[in-house]
Amino acid sequence: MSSSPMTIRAAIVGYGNLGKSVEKLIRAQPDMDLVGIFSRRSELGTDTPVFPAASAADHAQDIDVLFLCLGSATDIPEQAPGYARHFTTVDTYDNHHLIPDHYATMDAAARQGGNVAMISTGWDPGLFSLNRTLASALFPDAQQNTFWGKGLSQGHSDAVRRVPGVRRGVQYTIPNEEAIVEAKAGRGAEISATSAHVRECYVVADEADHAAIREAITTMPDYFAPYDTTVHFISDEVFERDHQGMPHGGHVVTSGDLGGSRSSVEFVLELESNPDFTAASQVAYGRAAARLKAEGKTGAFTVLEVAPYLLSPVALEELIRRDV
Ligand SMILES: NC(=O)C1=CN([C@@H]2O[C@H](COP(=O)(O)OP(=O)(O)OC[C@H]3O[C@@H](n4cnc5c(N)ncnc54)[C@H](OP(=O)(O)O)[C@@H]3O)[C@@H](O)[C@H]2O)C=CC1
Ligand SMILES: N[C@@H](CCCC(=O)C(=O)O)C(=O)O
Repeated sequence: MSSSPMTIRAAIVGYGNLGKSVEKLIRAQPDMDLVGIFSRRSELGTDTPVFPAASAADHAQDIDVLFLCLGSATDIPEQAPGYARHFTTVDTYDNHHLIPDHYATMDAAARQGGNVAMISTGWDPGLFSLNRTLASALFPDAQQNTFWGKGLSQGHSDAVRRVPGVRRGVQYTIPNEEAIVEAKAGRGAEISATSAHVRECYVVADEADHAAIREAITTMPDYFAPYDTTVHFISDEVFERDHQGMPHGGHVVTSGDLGGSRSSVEFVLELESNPDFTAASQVAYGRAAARLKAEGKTGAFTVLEVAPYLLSPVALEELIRRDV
């Protein structure tokens, strides 16, 4: 099947780190026009048209795909199904434990509206998910480990900032380097995500709130409770000086026996900017979402269900000639 050329009318909801990167990258696509940004705030300091988030449904006829650049901790569970009833959406929802629930909720909402909901794009979930499935399918008994960092997790940072009293906050994910070496050598069977990473949070807050904030973060299900998590309280000046960059990256390491020989597969990301790379994945999957919708598909899709050629602005015939 050929990917039909179409100009995709795109819009963004939520203008934080991710939203700004998506705005920049939509502008760089040959087949996308940016219609506007929906926000809960009125002043965003951009020349893209800004509309109130509450009025989004009024613009549904003008938009082929809506990029949900909202936080995963609270925004996506509360707001994403509402958007999916009116728009074909693409999100980067990253609470792995709750993705099956999110899939079911978005599937029902998207079907109700006759739309496509592309969920949990980005890199993890997203491109790492794809590589976990692809690599593990190659081995009868795969040994697989995922490592993140060292880097700034936007999802965990968003979760920190949602804790009452937190004025500014970031979270760094730090992997155990010895565990990465062990996994690459095929000795990762005993290594779990929680044993192989620690989480360091840097927070600006009033001193009176410190104890409650530390307790709320370290006991937060999914994001922090299962991990060795440390919370550091710092001043605005130190936050401003030391915590502005957002690099990240990681590895998916898979190995196994293939009837007497051992092989290993590794997918590695080194990201100078987590939001820029996450946006790159989200925008490509947004293209796929718009194309699936144009083909008459409805309901929720994960990255596992999307044919790769749908991500590319290049025609399938050219991709077969160039890349296969
Ligand atoms: N799957 C993956 O690989 C990845 C997923 N992500 C996901 O992306 C999500 C969003 O991350 P990120 O963009 O860093 O989060 P931000 O905290 O920067 O933005 C989240 C929302 O907060 C609001 N906001 C942003 N800045 C301000 C401000 N100054 N004042 C008030 N409100 C503000 C915006 O909504 P509004 O404009 O309506 O105010 C925005 O949509 C994360 O929760 C994470 O789950 C991120 C990286 C990788
Ligand atoms: N979802 C992450 C990207 C994957 C890295 C990760 O999960 C982590 O650092 O814990 C993010 O929001 O930055």
